[in-house]
Amino acid sequence: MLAVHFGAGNIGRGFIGSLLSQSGYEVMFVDINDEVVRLLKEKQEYRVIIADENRQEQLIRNVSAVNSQTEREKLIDYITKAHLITTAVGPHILPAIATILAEGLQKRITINKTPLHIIACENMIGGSDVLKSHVFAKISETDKPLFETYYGFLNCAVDRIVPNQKNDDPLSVVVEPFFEWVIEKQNIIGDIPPIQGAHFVDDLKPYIERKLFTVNTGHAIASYLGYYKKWKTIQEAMNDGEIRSDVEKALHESGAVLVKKYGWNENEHQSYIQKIIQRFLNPSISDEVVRVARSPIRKLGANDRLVGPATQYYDLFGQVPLGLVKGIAALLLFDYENDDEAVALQKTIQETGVEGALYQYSQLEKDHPLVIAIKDQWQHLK
Ligand SMILES: NC(=O)c1ccc[n+]([C@@H]2O[C@H](COP(=O)([O-])OP(=O)(O)OC[C@H]3O[C@@H](n4cnc5c(N)ncnc54)[C@H](O)[C@@H]3O)[C@@H](O)[C@H]2O)c1
Ligand SMILES: O=P(O)(O)OC[C@@H](O)[C@@H](O)[C@H](O)[C@H](O)CO
Repeated sequence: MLAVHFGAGNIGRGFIGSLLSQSGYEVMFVDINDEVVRLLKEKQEYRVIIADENRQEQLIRNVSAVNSQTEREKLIDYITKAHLITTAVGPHILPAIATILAEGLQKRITINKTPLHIIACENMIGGSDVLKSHVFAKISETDKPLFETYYGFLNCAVDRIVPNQKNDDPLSVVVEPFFEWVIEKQNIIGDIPPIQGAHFVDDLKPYIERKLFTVNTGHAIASYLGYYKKWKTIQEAMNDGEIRSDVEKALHESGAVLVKKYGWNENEHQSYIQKIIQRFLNPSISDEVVRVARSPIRKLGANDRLVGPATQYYDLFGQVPLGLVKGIAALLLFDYENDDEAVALQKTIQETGVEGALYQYSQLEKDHPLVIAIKDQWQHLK
């Protein structure tokens, strides 16, 4: 069985590629990083190191790689033969990979009429739907029904903290012990080959919202407040009592939304929150705040980890969630110059104010009570 996986980065090697290899797939990574591609081709294996007191190592075998910029024909050939396609490139890269993916899928339909599943493993709601829409924008009207017949785009939620790597061996990846991969069954065509450790569900919405609005909400708030207070890592930020209590406050707010929407048991959700906080505090991992804070414009999105739960909280309870508001205000102060989105965001704020930025990136009207509260908090922190 062949799996073609786009993105041989942290989560690609540290999670998706390793689970697929352990499930018996030959994993063909696709990347544009020449060095990683070269090393994967040469070594055909790499190590995953579990970040806990035992530092157990897993050898991930039966892997190789292809460069999507310089080896297009080879990649198209792999797509025609693949039994599964996955991605972990980042939401902003999905449009870029859609072109070659569409080309490969078009060729495949002429020579291989077996169903194929495509799973975008990105931190976003409906990632595979988004990838599908980019792919469908590249194909003819006549191909669309064929694509619907043979290609199942499955939404999923992926959870494992994989920090930026600083290892002597450039292919090895240090990962936290915890992982969760939840895949929606809805668009499965026929059967899907087993994936060890993945969990298939009928309706992904509660799972992706629970993950994005807890793990990623808490993470984002720790990172933006951590950056504001000049902490370098998430662990340092979470050991700052004030930040930890701000994170907990925001997670109680997003948790109140989830418990109300999905009728969950409140105590169980509180223990989920506490487990997440312990994961952030893992002393065996060093996770830089600027990694977790990356792409602040994406993270300001109306349905993303901060504004998503904040607007839902306001709509459900008629009150402004002050923990989430503080996190959003701290995001608006994230001026890290090596992050293009942080630079663009600061420019937008200079030109159009906080209200302009929240209108442009979060679709919040200028007189929305959340905007007024975020601006107050931003001025207070500034
Ligand atoms: N790291 C984590 O803890 C984590 C956990 C869950 C989900 N995710 C999600 O996984 C995705 C990837 O995150 P990451 O942390 O692994 O990032 P990363 O930067 O480590 O990896 C991304 C990889 O994609 C490659 N890439 C960029 N453009 C490409 C292109 N056009 N074609 C092929 N490859 C390309 C990059 O070279 C890089 O190797 C994101 O959506 C992220 O939100 C990350
Ligand atoms: O990947 P992002 O930029 O959406 O978010 C940064 C982190 O919160 C994220 O990568 C987490 O480590 C991950 O989602 C844990 O499962």
